[in-house]
Amino acid sequence: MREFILKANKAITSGNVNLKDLPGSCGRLDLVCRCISSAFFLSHDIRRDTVFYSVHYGEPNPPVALKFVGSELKRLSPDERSIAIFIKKALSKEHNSKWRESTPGIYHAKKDFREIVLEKIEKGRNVYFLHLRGKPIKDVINSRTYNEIKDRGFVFILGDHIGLTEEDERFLNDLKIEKLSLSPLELHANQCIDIVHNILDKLEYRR
Ligand SMILES: C[S@@+](CC[C@H](N)C(=O)[O-])C[C@H]1O[C@@H](n2cnc3c(N)ncnc32)[C@H](O)[C@@H]1O
Repeated sequence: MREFILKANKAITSGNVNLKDLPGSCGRLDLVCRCISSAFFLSHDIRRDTVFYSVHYGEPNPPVALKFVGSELKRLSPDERSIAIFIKKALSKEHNSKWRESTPGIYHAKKDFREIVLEKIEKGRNVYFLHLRGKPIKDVINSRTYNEIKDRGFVFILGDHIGLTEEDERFLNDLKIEKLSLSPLELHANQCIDIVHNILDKLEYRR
């Protein structure tokens, strides 16, 4: 299982999504949609072993968490607008502390970033924070270690255009969550997801 947790600092938290202005009035919802596209879409297929969380901290009612479950998704297509329509539906619902399904495979809840991270630690997942100045990923997840750790599943935490706050970074640090770097260059969040999938695909299929 591969899971991604995106902290979307400015992403809108109501159903008042203007599909013609995802970057502006929706708080970089375009970025969230691109991450979802990278998390799930293959050419003519969907990655069913992937779960993606976006935790929205924008106006008017933060936080709101969305969960996308690859094995259950239906009718979603890779373009930003199509994904934004499903997000709008989920954000239009009333949220409480339990996950509730909005459309197949898409869930919403009143949960914050830290609660979701703690859930993954409690489940014993291999949890990592993707960070420009982390340890090179290949020093930690490689052909030697992959088979030993893969059954626990992988969770990758990443930031949006703003990144994580200092308090969030301290929170992850206190939990001893390792920082992994994918490149010497600063990448977009969706590019990070593409690279992580590619590294894990090569380890999984030994190619
Ligand atoms: C556009 S970057 C964030 C830039 C933001 N100014 C910051 O300081 O975090 C989006 C996210 O992608 C991830 N990221 C970007 N470049 C990375 C790299 N070279 N290695 C690992 N993760 C990276 C980080 O999680 C980052 O928060």
